[in-house]
Amino acid sequence: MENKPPLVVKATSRLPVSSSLRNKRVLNEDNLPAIDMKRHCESSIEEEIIQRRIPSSIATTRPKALAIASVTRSQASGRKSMSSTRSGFRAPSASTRVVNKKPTPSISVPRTAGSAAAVATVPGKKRAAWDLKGQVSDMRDKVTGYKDKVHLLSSDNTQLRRSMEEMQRQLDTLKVEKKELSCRLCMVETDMKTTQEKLQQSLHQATEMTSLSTRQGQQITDQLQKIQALQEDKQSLSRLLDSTELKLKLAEQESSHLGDETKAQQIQIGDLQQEIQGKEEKLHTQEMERRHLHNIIQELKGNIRVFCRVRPLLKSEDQKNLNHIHFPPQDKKSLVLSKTEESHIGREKEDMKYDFSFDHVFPPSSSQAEVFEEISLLVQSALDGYHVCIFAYGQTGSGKTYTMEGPDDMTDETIGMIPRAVQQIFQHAAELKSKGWTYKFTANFLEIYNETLQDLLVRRSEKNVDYEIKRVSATNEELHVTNLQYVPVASQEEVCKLLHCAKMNRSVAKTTLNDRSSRSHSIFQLRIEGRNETRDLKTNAVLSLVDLAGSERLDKSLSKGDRLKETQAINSSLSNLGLVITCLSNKDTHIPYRNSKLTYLLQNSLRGNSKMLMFVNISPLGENFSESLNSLRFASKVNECVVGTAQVNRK
Ligand SMILES: Nc1ncnc2c1ncn2[C@@H]1O[C@H](COP(=O)(O)OP(=O)(O)OP(=O)(O)O)[C@@H](O)[C@H]1O
Repeated sequence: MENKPPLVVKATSRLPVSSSLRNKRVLNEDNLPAIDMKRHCESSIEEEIIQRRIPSSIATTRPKALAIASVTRSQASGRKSMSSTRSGFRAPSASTRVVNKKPTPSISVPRTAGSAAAVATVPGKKRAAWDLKGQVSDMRDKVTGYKDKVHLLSSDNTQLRRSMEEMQRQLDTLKVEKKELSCRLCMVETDMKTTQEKLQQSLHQATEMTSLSTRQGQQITDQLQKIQALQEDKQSLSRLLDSTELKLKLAEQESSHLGDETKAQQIQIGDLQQEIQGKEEKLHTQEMERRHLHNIIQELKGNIRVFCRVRPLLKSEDQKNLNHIHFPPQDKKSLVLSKTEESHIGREKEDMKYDFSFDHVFPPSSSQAEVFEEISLLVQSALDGYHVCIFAYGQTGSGKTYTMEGPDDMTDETIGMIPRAVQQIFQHAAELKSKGWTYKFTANFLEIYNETLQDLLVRRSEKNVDYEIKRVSATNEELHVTNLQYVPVASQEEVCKLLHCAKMNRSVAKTTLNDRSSRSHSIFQLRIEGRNETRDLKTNAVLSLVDLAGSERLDKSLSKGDRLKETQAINSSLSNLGLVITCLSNKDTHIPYRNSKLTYLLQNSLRGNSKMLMFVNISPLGENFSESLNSLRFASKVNECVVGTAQVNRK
């Protein structure tokens, strides 16, 4: 862009002009010659320019003297300044241009005719009034200057317009560029925002990733520690494995060695098994033979056997009373009762002797073990499948309970036949297991008191039930008692508990003969069911161990009332027992089992196909002589009976 040329004020001619002429010129421009008109036109243009460029307010503020001086200096410099302007014109800077757009306050030019008046007032430089030529010449110079100036200004103006247009174009271009740049700026800002958001997200993600990374780092550390521990474990395990493999190899070697040995032993075992089988067969044959022989012996002895046992004197009893019982030496089967009695004539005294012979006679010194030894074979028969019945008969206080159960303060030596029989049965049953026999045992314990049955395994308060003896079925002769407790037992201890329970519940009545006299028949029964699976054999037998009630006579017991009734019932059942045995011996068609509960209950054990043993217990006291005699006589009758041949209950 080109610089705007500085404003130059044209001074009027220095020639003196008369006021009239000046007025004329001012007032009537139409009268001026053509040249003046031209000057006037130029002057008007100049003023126009000045008016446009210089605000009137500034012009009015300048002092006249300064204005004149300025004009004078301009006039003096005249063409020089113009030419310098023309030649030395420099393009001003942008800022200069902006400043120059405003009117320059340094020039003060009066409007219209003011300028001429100012020139006329300059002292000493006015041409003489007469010097018209000079004045014209000055005027011409002045006009020429103005023309140059006009020309110069118009060219400046043209340049400025061009510059302006150029500037406008540039401005437009810049605006377009600005718009584009704004658009780009907007896009960049949008991009920047998006990028910032992404950056925020990335930062957030980075934070999360960092924490995740930290956690994972911790996990990795933990895992590494675990791996290290596992590696250590692995190492120790591999060492263990190595040693185990070594051991395994050794064991395998040993195993193969043992395998050979095992094969040889298996062959040997096979041979031995065959041998065992042969021996088992032989053993079984022998066992069966033993049972057969045993039975023959029992038969030879008789199916009803009687053992007599005389109890010792008690500490409280008089020792003199032992003279009436004699035990023939070297004879374990005889017993003699002797008594000095008056003869039938009544003048002489006779020694009366009563000899008795039984299967065995046990003197007072006999121990429980010695007694049991004699009945153990009979007990064994129960395991072999024979019904076995063992009675204890005798007067009250003769030692029946002692023999069958033992004393109240029992010891291993003093335990009675029932616990010993149970002990033997369980022992033999265990031994027979190796021969293929298995056994099932069921126990019951009852008493017959005044011809009524009572369960000794149930407490008295629970005894309000009826017990009836019934056959199992019409085809089966086996008997059972309704409501009676049949307790499965598997050991001697279990049976002993039942015996103790029964002892507690047993009906005990005081009599004049014995403080603890039992007034009832007590019957312990053990049902023994044997089974041999391999040989398909079954046995079923009942071992009955009976402690009969006291057999004393009525007059001696001095029984009255209830006691009398008890005694009568007892004696009735005992005499009926004797009757049944006699009938069996006589092979009567009718056997009066039903006459008493005792014989009815024990009928299967009294028949010819079972084995029976009776203990006749005798008191050593002389005062009990007649009772002892009665008991021995009863026992002798029983002993004389040959009931029949026992048969095994085998299926
Ligand atoms: N062999 C014996 N050795 C030691 N004492 C015995 C023997 N036999 C019996 N006695 C004792 O004699 C007393 C009477 O015996 P036990 O009670 O057994 O007679 P019992 O015949 O059962 O009488 P009851 O018919 O009244 O029951 C008891 O004190 C008992 O301990």
